[in-house]
Amino acid sequence: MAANRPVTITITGAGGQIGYALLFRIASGAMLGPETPVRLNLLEIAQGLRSAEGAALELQDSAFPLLAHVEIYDDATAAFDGANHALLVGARPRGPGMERGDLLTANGGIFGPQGTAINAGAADDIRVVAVGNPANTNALIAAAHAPDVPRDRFTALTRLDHNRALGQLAVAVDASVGDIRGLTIWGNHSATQFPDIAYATAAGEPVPERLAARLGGADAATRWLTDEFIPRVAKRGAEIIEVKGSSSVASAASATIDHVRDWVGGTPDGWTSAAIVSDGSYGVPEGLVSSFPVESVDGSWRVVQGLDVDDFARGRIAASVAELEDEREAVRSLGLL
Ligand SMILES: NC(=O)c1ccc[n+]([C@@H]2O[C@H](COP(=O)([O-])OP(=O)(O)OC[C@H]3O[C@@H](n4cnc5c(N)ncnc54)[C@H](O)[C@@H]3O)[C@@H](O)[C@H]2O)c1
Ligand SMILES: O=C(O)C[C@H](O)C(=O)O
Repeated sequence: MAANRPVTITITGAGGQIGYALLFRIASGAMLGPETPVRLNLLEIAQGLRSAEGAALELQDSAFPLLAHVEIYDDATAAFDGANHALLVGARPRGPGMERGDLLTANGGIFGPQGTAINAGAADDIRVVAVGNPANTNALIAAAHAPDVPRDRFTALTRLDHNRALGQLAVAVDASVGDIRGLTIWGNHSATQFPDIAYATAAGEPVPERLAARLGGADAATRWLTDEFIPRVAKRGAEIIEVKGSSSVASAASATIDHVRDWVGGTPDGWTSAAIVSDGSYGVPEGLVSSFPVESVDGSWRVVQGLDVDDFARGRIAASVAELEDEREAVRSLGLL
């Protein structure tokens, strides 16, 4: 029996692919737990409304005990009114041969008005995650339009990259994903991101040592990291598009659930990765939305401090941060910031 008051979750692009994969898991309790009823506000534009309506019918037919209410909106101000969570998914996906940054012009304009609507009427404890691409810079745009909402409530999804890295590492070191700790995605949700295993452990054993043992030495492990692991994780989105013909859906929804669940519920198993508004940690310019190693403490993301970052890592982080700065300049020049 649910014990808590219903929590309101606004999902943009709810009639799209990721929206469809998200709604049923949220309603089942996978995101906020078995004690928390949810009210779902589905925001769409005209062409997605029928699809959102169909999803709402199916939600009703699923008889989820935790689902308190579903409402469909085509107006952002109404959709975010009273929202405790905003999952900003609605945006165009990229196609084959495109980089996510190519979507800035098409999608950037969506996130300013949504930031304004969040500022106008969302609940005091609003937590926002941008999923629509380019996710980091879209979160930056939304935050810039919500001056009354604390910066630390705006985030972008890099948990999918984190989960992808876990999946690749688990195979490489023959471990279960659940036994791997201390992995970090730094920077942008793009091909420049830096999946960093320097502090990773598998069942308590340092991953760099385990890789060296399995691959025949430290040099071979370094080659595997630079030539296979890092590009495979960073370009996994493109690999999915090439193989499947469209961008990731269920894994993106699952990562979004993981992100919000850990943000609210904590990270007892150690740090994860999320793109948050930089406070200047690790030399990332203040205000950029960049991925860091993060723990959730009392419902807030905190950057894990004190990690030694070697020259190789520093260079990789700097390259991704430079791309974020370029994206910020691009949206400034488009008048979106
Ligand atoms: N950050 C990540 O890890 C990650 C992973 C996968 C996909 N994505 C991105 O998520 C986005 C959505 O992907 P999808 O596969 O669900 O796409 P989709 O085309 O299936 O769905 C997008 C939906 O958004 C709706 N929409 C467009 N503009 C809107 C607006 N202003 N307000 C509300 N809804 C709006 C569309 O009508 C559509 O129904 C894409 O930008 C994609 O690149 C991000
Ligand atoms: O790669 C894409 O365009 C979609 C998404 O960002 C992904 O990482 O799968």
